[in-house]
Amino acid sequence: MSRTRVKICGTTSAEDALLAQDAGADAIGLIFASISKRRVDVAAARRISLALDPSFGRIGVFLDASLDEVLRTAHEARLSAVQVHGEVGDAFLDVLLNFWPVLRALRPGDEIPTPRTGLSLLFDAAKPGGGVPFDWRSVPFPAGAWLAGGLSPENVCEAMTLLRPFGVDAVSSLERGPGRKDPARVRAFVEQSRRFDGERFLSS
Ligand SMILES: O=C(O)c1ccccc1NCC(=O)[C@H](O)[C@H](O)COP(=O)(O)O
Repeated sequence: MSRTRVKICGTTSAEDALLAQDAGADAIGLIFASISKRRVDVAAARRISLALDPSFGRIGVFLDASLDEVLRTAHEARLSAVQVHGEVGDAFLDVLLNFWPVLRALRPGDEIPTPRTGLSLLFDAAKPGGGVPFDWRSVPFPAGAWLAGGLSPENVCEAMTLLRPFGVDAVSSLERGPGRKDPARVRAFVEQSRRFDGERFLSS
């Protein structure tokens, strides 16, 4: 089993993006949802993307956005993949997958889309970015899916033991203010996630 991927979401500055990269994460999330207190505009997202190593993931996060908005933003902000929340139908996913790898965000109880090449699932709490975990035992958790929702340095090991996600993703627990990362907590989250070797936890 390969090591669990780590995404640091809600990054709003190049400084915080480089912090995530240097801490050993695999990707940042750049949030374009208008309701978010961590929203970035396209110009800022592009500057952040271009400051990073080419191999480091830049995942754009969208909530109920139109296909046109997702496609245009992903190109202009130099994203490597897109994460879609909200009402997203099969036809929407089919078109999007012609252009970008897609993380489809699901709430507990949502219908699971048909598997497709380039499509990954991310299980999140009902309120994205809310910092509150859902009941991890309440969902059938498919192999290869990502986990988000209230994850923190304190609980990520427990979540990984239970669900064995392909990747983990957090934002609220890693901030010292909206859209501003707490460096020590970002490093601690990556460190705790890396303790899992696929079978068991290595001592800290
Ligand atoms: O974080 C937000 O503000 C947000 C707003 C609207 C749509 C998505 C949003 N975040 C998406 C993420 O991928 C978060 O990392 C995920 O929901 C977990 O957040 P948290 O529970 O705060 O760790």
